[in-house]
Amino acid sequence: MKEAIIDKTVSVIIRDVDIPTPKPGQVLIRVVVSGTNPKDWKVPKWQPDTVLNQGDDIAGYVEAVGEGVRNFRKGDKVAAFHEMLSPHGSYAEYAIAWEYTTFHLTEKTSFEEGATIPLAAMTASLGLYQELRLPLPWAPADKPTPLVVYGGATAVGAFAIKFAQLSNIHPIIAVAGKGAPFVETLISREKGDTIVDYREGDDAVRSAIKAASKGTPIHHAYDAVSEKGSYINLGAALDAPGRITVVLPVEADKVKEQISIHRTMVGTVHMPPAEGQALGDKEFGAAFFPFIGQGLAQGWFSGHPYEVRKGGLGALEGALKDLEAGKASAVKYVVKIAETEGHPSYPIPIAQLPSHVEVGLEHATPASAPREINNQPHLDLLHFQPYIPRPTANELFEFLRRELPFYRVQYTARRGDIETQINTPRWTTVFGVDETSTFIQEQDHPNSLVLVETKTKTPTPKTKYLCTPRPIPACLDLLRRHVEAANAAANADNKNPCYNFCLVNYYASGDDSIAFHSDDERFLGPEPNIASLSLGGERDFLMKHKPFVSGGIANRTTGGCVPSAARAMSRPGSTSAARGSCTDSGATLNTVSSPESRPAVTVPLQQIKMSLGSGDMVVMRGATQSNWLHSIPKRKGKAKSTRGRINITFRRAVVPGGTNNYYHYNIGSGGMYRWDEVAREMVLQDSKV
Ligand SMILES: O=C(O)CCC(=O)C(=O)O
Ligand SMILES: [Fe+2]
Repeated sequence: MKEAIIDKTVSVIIRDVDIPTPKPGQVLIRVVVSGTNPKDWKVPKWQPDTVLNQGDDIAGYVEAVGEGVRNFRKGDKVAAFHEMLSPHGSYAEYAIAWEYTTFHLTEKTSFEEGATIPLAAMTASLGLYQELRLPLPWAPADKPTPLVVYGGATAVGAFAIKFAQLSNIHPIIAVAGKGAPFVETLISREKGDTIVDYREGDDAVRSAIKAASKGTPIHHAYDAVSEKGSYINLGAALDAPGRITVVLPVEADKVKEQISIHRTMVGTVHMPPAEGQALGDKEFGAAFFPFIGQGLAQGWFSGHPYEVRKGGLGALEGALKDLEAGKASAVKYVVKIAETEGHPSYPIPIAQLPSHVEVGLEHATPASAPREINNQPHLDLLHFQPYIPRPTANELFEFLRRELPFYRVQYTARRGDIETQINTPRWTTVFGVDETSTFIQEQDHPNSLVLVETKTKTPTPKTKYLCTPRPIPACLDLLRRHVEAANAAANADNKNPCYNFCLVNYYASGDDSIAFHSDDERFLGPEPNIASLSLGGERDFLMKHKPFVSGGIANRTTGGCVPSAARAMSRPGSTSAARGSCTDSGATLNTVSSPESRPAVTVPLQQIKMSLGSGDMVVMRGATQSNWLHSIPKRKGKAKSTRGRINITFRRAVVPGGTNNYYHYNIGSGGMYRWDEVAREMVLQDSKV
């Protein structure tokens, strides 16, 4: 099964592991939806050696039960709190939970809603009842009991408010910021509840809290934030003797003595009671989880608002990084495991595009009509400026840089007896397979693609390729379809180019480049149509006509101007066939004579220089590739430090040699790199993938 582990850079690595077996007292759950929690990015950072499946909020179906389990059986719909920092968490196809932290879900509760509950609702109830010792819902308060909930829109804070309501604890003084409209839906103004905006500043927050209780002393506070001085404000606003419960370690001596600070640690539901006590938080949890289940079934309890992050386990990294960046307000991110783009040939799952980017592509491309450029011999270009609206293109750039696996390929080029070690001067990756093979969806497994022979639909033998072809992931495939349609619309014959390959280049700075080359590789067939899309930072794109051989122009019939390896080359002019004009940077250079039958004419040829911005697309068609070279030159001096740029080319390969070639020169045999948002650079991944 697939399982996601999180490392200290909050990078998510997906690996294949065995399905675990439940021990006595444990339940094995097929995870349908997993929740996420701030601790899932915090723990890997605080404990760099802990590289674990951090998911603790499980919603799914019971698959198997361990010895002695009485309340659950296979097929039950459940939610459960996984034992934190133990193996087999919810970021996987199957997870393990103890029976006593598992509860039933009815048809009424969706898996998404169920997955928002376990860790956060238990943290809220433990804090309120075990730490603050407030009245339980079945013996509710019978006198005004002011309670401050700091961070009322967080999942823990919102659940604390819900439980306080059940316990008739009022007035509830909720401290919130932009989540205030959501908190408004949880409180009862008619019972004196109110909201205090923490953005007004510390002094204002303290006096607003005091004022909100209308003279009744405030002895209790739930601090669901426990950061940035929240508990100090509470300490100042509470009346002695007071109790504050916090969810993170704090400096208790910053609060006056008569106010005691009590740490709520939800992990205690999996621990034996404190010394000298027969019962403790474990028993509280065992009683409270089924109580929550009952509340859901009967409608007096509900989960937290959620956002499904698209792409299953592949969406986790983005979700956790957004949590880290504080982007989630009044929402819990959840992932649907079945959305994990699970192809065995992917080293990591690749997330699906956020829906607003998808919509942007759907409705706003092409963002402008293409300009045809065919004013020079053998030149046939379409230039969309832009093809994707710039804001969408920029989002797509960020997304692809974050989600795709990249490689820095090294290879040996041989010319005669001389071998040269080449370091490809940019990051590359590739997806697709030539037209003799096809990825088809396996029946009943919408996420599983198998490679078959296009003609016979029989499985492609393992020996057919020197590489393991990777299907074009959904996020790029969507783009492929749009680009094909735009192309068809612009082609005189309306012919759809039907790309089967997607090559991606990432140029981190002006030092990254691609030398003059042409893409008239034999395995693309004659007159290949190549669509080339630019995202992110602007770079110059140069084109110049190929040099001549005696009697005409160099073209593919003379053996191909540039061997296919050339696009991976480090320096201009390093291929034999491209020698000569490839090192030439003159503006007006060669002349072209018409081949064979036509009388010789001489046409001055201009080197072309286009500045490609985010969202721009150039489609190279017809005779372009066999007659023209193109390059992205290095940038020198100040211009060197540029915003990174991604280039995507869509192509169609017709024979297996194309597949071998593209994987060899764009993935190679070295390690995989991933973009690190904090270091702002590509980082080599530890695991061999
Ligand atoms: O980055 C670009 O715009 C060009 C890339 C290119 O020519 C190639 O990958 O073959
Ligand atoms: Fe190219």
